[in-house]
Formats: sequence, structure tokens, C-alpha cells
Amino acid sequence: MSVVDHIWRLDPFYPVVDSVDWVERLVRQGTRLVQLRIKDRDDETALPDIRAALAICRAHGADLVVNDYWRAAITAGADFLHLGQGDLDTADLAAIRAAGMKLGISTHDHGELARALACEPDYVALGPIYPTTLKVMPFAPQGLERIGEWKELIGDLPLIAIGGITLERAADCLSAGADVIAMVSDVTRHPDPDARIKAWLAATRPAAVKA
Ligand SMILES: Cc1ncc(COP(=O)(O)OP(=O)(O)O)c(N)n1
Ligand SMILES: Cc1nc(C(=O)O)sc1CCOP(=O)(O)O
Ligand SMILES: [Mg+2]
Repeated sequence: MSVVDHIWRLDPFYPVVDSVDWVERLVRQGTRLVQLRIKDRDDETALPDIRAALAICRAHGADLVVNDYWRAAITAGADFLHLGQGDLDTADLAAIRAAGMKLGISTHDHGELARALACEPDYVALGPIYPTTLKVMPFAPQGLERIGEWKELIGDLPLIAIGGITLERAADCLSAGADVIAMVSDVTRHPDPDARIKAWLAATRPAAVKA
């Protein structure tokens, strides 16, 4: 049974990765929440990877968040979808809801937060908290105070902090009001990813729900 089925609380460790192999590596070690973020494909060509990642996550009792490809996520029967502001322009929210998926939305400023909240998301992501080297961002780093401000604005909705977050920075983000920490490079570009995954899991267990 997945965490989603019996208790609605996201795991605080939320790695974002670009392949099924990474998904498998993470969940084999005990990761409970992972995003598959494959870029530069379309729904049809992303679908086999989404199906494979979903099967692996379900076999390990982990939750998979599909990034971007909402049509493929519906077809695959995914539980979670993440969309950014650009993705919202073309997404069919009614179809996403009808499929029973939970929806997370990226935000970077107040206008984007208002738009996200109007979509009644299941979580809100705020970024980049620190400078990120993963992608070019037209937004300055938000900083820790902004996490607190966002948490006050969204109340009980889970708040995901993303962008430039390392394990050493995670505690500050959680103390500032984030419920969940998402990261790419601190895991995937680490010289010893498996040790890093273990360290993230150990550090975030106190903030995790006992399954
Ligand atoms: C948890 C989380 N937060 C933000 C993003 C970024 O989404 P988006 O702005 O749509 O950019 P891409 O990741 O699609 O390039 C995310 N994927 N996950
Ligand atoms: C994919 C993504 N979205 C962001 C946002 O601010 O919306 S920051 C980001 C990259 C996160 O990678 P890293 O942990 O390597 O900085
Ligand atoms: Mg996107």
C-alpha cells in the first residue's frame, strides 16, 4: 500500500531524477517519494518510462510524482503529477482531477502563487531557494524568509522547497517552514550518491511519518 492510500503526508525527502534507473536506485534504498523529471520528450515517448518507474515505486511502497507529461501520467494511472506555470497553460485540470491524481504546482512569485492556489493543488513548490546550477532560472534565490512567508500564505497545504538545496542546508529550510525538501544535484551529482541518499534518509526520518 502506498503512503497516499492511508495517510496524506508527503515524505520530507523528495529527490527529482531524470531516469528510471535513478528511481530504482533511490527506492531500493528506502526513498518514499521521488519525481521522474524527463525533459525533451512527448507524452507518447515518455509513457514507457513512466509506467516502468511507477511499477518500481509501487513494488517498493514509494510514491512517484510524474513531471510535465500529464497525458502520459493519466494513461499510466499515476498518483501524483507536478506542473510548472508554463505547463498549466496547456494542462486539462479537469481531466487530471477526474483521473484522481494529486497535483503539485511550482511557484516563484506572488502572482504564480495566486494562480497555483486557484488550481487547488495538493502541494505548492517554492524555488529556487538558493542558486541552482541545474537550469537557468529567471528568478533570484528566494532565501529562507520567503519559505516562512509562503508557509503562512498556504497554511496546511504541504510546502516543497527546491533549488540549490544540499543536505547541509535542509534543516534550515525545514525550520523556516518547508514540509518537504526537493533536490537534484545534491544526490545525482554527488561523488557517492548511495551514501548521500542514506544520509538524506537518516537526516529526514525525524520529520517523516511512520508508515
Ligand atoms: C518539486 C518541484 N518543484 C519545481 C519544479 C519545476 O517545475 P517547472 O517549473 O515546470 O520546471 P521543469 O522541472 O518542468 O523544468 C519541479 N519539477 N519539481
Ligand atoms: C527543477 C527545478 N525547479 C526549480 C524551481 O525553482 O522551480 S529549481 C530546480 C532545480 C533543482 O535542482 P538542484 O537541486 O540541483 O538545484
Ligand atoms: Mg514543468
